[in-house]
Amino acid sequence: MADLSTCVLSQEELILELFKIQAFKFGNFKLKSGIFSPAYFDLRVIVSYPELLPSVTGYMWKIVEDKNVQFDSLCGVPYTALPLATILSVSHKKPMLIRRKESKDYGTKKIIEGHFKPGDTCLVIEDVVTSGSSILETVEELKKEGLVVTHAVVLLDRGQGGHQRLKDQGISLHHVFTLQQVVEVLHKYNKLETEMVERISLFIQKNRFDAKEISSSNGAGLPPQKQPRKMISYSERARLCSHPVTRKLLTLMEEKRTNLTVSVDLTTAAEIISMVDKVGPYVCMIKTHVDIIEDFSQDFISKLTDLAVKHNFIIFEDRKFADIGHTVMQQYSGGMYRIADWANITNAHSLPGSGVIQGLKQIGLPKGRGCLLIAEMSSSGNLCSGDYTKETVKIAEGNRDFVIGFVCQSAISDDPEFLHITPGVQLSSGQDQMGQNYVTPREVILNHKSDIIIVGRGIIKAEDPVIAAKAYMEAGYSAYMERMS
Ligand SMILES: O=c1ccn([C@@H]2O[C@H](COP(=O)(O)O)[C@@H](O)[C@H]2O)c(=O)[nH]1
Repeated sequence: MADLSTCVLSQEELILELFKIQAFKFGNFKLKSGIFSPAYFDLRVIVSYPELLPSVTGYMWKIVEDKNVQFDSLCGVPYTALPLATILSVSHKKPMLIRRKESKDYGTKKIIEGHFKPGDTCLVIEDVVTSGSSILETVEELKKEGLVVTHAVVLLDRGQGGHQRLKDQGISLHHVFTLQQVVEVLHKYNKLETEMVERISLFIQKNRFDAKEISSSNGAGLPPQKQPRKMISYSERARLCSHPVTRKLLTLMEEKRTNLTVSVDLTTAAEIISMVDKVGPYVCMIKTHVDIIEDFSQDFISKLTDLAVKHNFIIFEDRKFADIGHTVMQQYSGGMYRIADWANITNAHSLPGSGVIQGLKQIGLPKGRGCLLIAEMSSSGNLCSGDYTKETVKIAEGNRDFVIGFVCQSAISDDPEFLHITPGVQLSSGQDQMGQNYVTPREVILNHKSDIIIVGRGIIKAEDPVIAAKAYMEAGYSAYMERMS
């Protein structure tokens, strides 16, 4: 039998092994608090790797010894820490207590199982700490039984304020690793790119849990940004996002101080190019409907893409794909428009199910393109609402590598990586003769918490489109500034 009381691997080796078994995951993960994190630690898999357990528990015990922590019994926070607590108990001959998550509705109905006396001291064992809420839940139950808890040992402290919060409750938290240390080791051994290291460091900085804020909330705890996407600036979100188009778009929005997209719904190439050159300085995106252009040509595309460089904007072809995966692949890559070759962003209805995204992704992903899902519409009587919208968000969440956000009427996801882009915008609210509904830029950005306004006729049919574009740009961006203040 392996010696369970010693560390078999060095700390760096243990981090690399935990990475190998996918206990450390990098991408975009929803935490218990509801916020999204670029890093996630999932130690549940450890039970399948008995050869790693002695190192994990060995380092936890080393801390107990180094800090000279004295206790009568130990208790793991259910469930992941239970095997860790069991190994520590057996190898160091310390009695263990088990905290049930729910009491049984028969027998003794106990929450804390095991033998103890009121006044006994108990050491709490946990796998990972973010806000400290899970440890505090266990401590509360132990205290109800008269046990005294002043120390907790954790394998990974995410460094987001849990340490201070526990300290405020009289509990000293001792960790084996911090998330920052883990990230540095993985970077040193080329397992993590510099960009991800920066994203994680920024995330830790921006998402520290404030003890006072948590104690006045629901116990799960909320980070400083209670509404993550809505309250983070465009430039900060750019740094949090992994998709290159989202990063570029959010960065240029802050640089150009605009959240305006102009929908250039004109029907000749010359008219469109002339309009784009005029409004280009005031927009973050130009939206097209190429299938309404009478004289579409590759020359039009090269002029449009040149203007995108000249004025620094993103091109969004509002194609609204809505067919099976195989067909949309052909529609996106081929035909006379070859949309995937020049549009940074296109969009799709979620109506056909996730197959539409699978098809588009096969073409768009290798080209670094992004896709928006149409989750809501601005037209009266449209069917995109309720469960349809919720399912659309789920499809997006399952395809984060390609889906970068939504065409919608108001915020439908708190994930800072997802853009919310809203059409049906004019300087005064109202309706056109065919049921298109309009709301103001302020309403969209400030009240509906969207990111970007789409304006078509309000600008292209204005007497002076440049003056109109400036007015919309000013209205949209000042609403964003107001939201941030
Ligand atoms: O729900 C939706 C989705 C897309 N659109 C498109 O946006 C513009 C709006 O033009 P306006 O002239 O400002 O009404 C247009 O290209 C639509 O196809 C939308 O309006 N609503």
